[in-house]
Amino acid sequence: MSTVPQDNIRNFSIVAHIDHGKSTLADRLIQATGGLTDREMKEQVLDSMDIERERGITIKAQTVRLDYKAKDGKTYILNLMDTPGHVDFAYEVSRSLAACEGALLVVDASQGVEAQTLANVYQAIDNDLEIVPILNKIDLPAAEPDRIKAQIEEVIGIDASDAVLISAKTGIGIPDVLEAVVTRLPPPKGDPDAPLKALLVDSWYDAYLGVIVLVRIIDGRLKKGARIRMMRADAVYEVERVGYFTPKLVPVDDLGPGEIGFFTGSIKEVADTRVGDTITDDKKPTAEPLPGFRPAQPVVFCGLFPADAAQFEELRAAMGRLRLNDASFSFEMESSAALGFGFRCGFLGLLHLEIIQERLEREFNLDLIATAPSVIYKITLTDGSEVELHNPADMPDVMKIREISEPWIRATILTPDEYLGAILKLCQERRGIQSDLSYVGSRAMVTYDLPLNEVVFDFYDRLKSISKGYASFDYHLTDHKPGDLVKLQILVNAEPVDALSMLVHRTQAERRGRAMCEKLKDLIPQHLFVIPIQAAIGGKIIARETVRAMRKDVTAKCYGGDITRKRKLLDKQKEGKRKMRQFGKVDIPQEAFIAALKMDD
Ligand SMILES: Nc1nc2c(ncn2[C@@H]2O[C@H](COP(=O)(O)OP(=O)(O)OP(=O)(O)O)[C@@H](O)[C@H]2O)c(=O)[nH]1
Repeated sequence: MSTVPQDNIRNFSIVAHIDHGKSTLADRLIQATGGLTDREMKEQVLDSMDIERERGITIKAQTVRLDYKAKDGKTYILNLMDTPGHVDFAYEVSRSLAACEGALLVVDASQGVEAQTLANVYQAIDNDLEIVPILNKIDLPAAEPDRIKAQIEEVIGIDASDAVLISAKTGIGIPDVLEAVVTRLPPPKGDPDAPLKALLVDSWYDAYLGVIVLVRIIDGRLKKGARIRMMRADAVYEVERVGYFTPKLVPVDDLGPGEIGFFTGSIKEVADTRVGDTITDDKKPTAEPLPGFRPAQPVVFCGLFPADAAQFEELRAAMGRLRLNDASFSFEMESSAALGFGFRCGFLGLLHLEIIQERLEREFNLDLIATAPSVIYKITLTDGSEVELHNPADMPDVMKIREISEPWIRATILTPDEYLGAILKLCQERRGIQSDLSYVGSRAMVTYDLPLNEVVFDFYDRLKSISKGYASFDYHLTDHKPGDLVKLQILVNAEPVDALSMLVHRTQAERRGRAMCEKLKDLIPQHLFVIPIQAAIGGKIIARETVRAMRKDVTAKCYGGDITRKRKLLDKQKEGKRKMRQFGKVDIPQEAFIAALKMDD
């Protein structure tokens, strides 16, 4: 039996704005405590998936257990929970924080407090965590630790006088971080003699071990061979393996109060486990379950279709595989007149959508067509009933609609003052309603209420480009509000293309319609005939462009006899063909579907 005194345990997360150095710090802590030898220490151990590594973002919360011999001569067990930094995955931050007593708040000393610093630290405060401010990147000449300390005190309202100054990159200050964890964060306080009570923090599928469940023990002990009950799911399992990660998997016989580790049992699917559920002893259950979490709800939907219809079954299997480890990704079969069979998929946000699409294409070698992303609309019909609309193609007859409501968000944007004007203009154009404007040092902090549908396409990209990357952004959903929404249809060669239709606000319809037609005109290659491209609301055409006809022989352009040039042109044409879909008589290239939706304003 492992008997770890709770006084020697510290459970903590690292919270930060994206790119402020959370993963680099986590790796340093693992390295400094010898969790991995130098040879095993690959860059950014905690970001395990390839795509995460390439994009430099952390998606799945992971936990490692570190042994640390402190200056007081005692050995401590430090459980470090990594948390994702992007708004799409905010719910994963909240569930990791619920399993900890403390948080390290990492702020880039050259940049200062950003939108997600605030969002994440407020979550930590809401969870009653003890917070240790850490100023990272002090190796940079632009670092201004004193100014940033003052900013943390002013904006967040926590004491930053003894913030730890570090460079996660060079290693400066790492021993101070470890000491701060031990001396400044409280130990867990569970009752070892009470019935088992554990929080289900996360679960994922492993090819060798099956479903692995990550738990934080609150009271009692989780033992190998025990029969446990998942209280909300109302399911009983026998515990087969118990252990923890260093990040290597280390089996033990049991876990006691305050410990974070995993178990496996005969659990078939990740879907059988509910994050936030309470795990207890089947025979001797705890009286009160833990409060639990709200499940993560998909907020953005789009259709994913195989570019080659023969890949439909492969796509279904690949999606099933991805869902094993990502319960927040949902899909159901859909058929479209233009695209054939595919799936309607739900995501936590646009980044989540892009990551899933990329993984399907890369890991499973599929060629996909994604339709316009859509939010969830609530439609009240004239008979008083209410329906949820995930797909503009399913919109009921307008005569039967009494009211359409759309989801709204509350967005917080932090920006250097010089970009404020352009940002306010952008929010205004996207139907935003300003609710607050204040200053954080020399930077403006503005709060806007915005319709989610105006944000999903390209708001973040636009914000980044008009602020040269300096503005930061965070949001959460607030409620549904009625809006004057209409269905914008795109007709190519007089045929409606469902995959390009979307709901838009009436005031935006013309601008969007025109922009879509202009984009498509450039994206659709010339054919042997003239192709009209039209945008319409109901039967009314609001914009029109034309793709002119071309001459048949593409090589005719290459006057003279340069054979390599001819070959190149033909190859290019062939490549283009592979990625096209036929709509009636017209070939539309795959990238048109997403590209057409990105507005340049
Ligand atoms: N100069 C300097 N660069 C650093 C330091 N710490 C991290 N970086 C760099 O900052 C960038 C972001 O670091 P990450 O650790 O990936 O940031 P993160 O906060 O984990 O980002 P997400 O995982 O995407 O949330 C990387 O290019 C790091 O090499 C530091 O102390 N000094």
